Amino acid sequence: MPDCRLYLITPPRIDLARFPEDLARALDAGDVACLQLRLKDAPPDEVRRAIDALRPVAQSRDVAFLLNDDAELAAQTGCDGAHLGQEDGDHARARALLREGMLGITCHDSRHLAMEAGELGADYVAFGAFFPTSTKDAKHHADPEILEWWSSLFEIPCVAIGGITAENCAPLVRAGADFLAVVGAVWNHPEGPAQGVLAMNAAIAAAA
Ligand SMILES: Cc1ncc(COP(=O)(O)OP(=O)(O)O)c(N)n1
Ligand SMILES: Cc1nc(C(=O)O)sc1CCOP(=O)(O)O
Ligand SMILES: [Mg+2]
Repeated sequence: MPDCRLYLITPPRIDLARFPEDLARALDAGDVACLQLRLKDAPPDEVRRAIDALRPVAQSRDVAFLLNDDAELAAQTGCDGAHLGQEDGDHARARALLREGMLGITCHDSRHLAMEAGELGADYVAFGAFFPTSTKDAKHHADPEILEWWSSLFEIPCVAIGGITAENCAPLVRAGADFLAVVGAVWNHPEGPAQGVLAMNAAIAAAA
């Protein structure tokens, strides 16, 4: 297995009547280290329903299930952890709430934010956006050099995110990314999400 692995994030909107099956097929297609549930505009009860439906799909396949934005809800609902941005509440409080659970923190293109995240006990730091993305209005641009710098100095894993595809990911793998986080490369793959997972796995293996 390559050192770098795929970190899958859900599409921004999902239909719970069919998405659990789509997700199962994608996860069964290849290697996925973790799944982040990211439903930015959904009300809390919808997020809870999505957690209930999707958490078992991921965890039964040994894929860690992380919740975006809300460490408290993650801790209450049996998620394996949470991913928080710089505006998603108090990171130290989240660290305490999650106990042994995983905490990932967005650090944009900032060495300073990444060192702060590491000091407070983040399980990974995330840098991005590395490429243009249509999934969100990314305000920061990161260069692969920050992955080289981080991985040469620190043991805490780093995640690369933002516009990553099978075609453009090689420099990020070579720069030391431990995980590549993607939305569009899998869910918008022209041959479907299972092929998207396989294409990312193959590209990571070829770059490593
Ligand atoms: C793995 C990973 N990295 C970065 C982000 C972005 O988090 P954030 O800056 O809080 O932005 P939103 O995702 O909340 O729009 C992420 N979700 N996952
Ligand atoms: C959720 C998210 N955060 C980013 C950041 O730069 O922090 S970029 C991004 C979108 C990732 O989706 P795609 O793989 O489709 O580009
Ligand atoms: Mg956030």
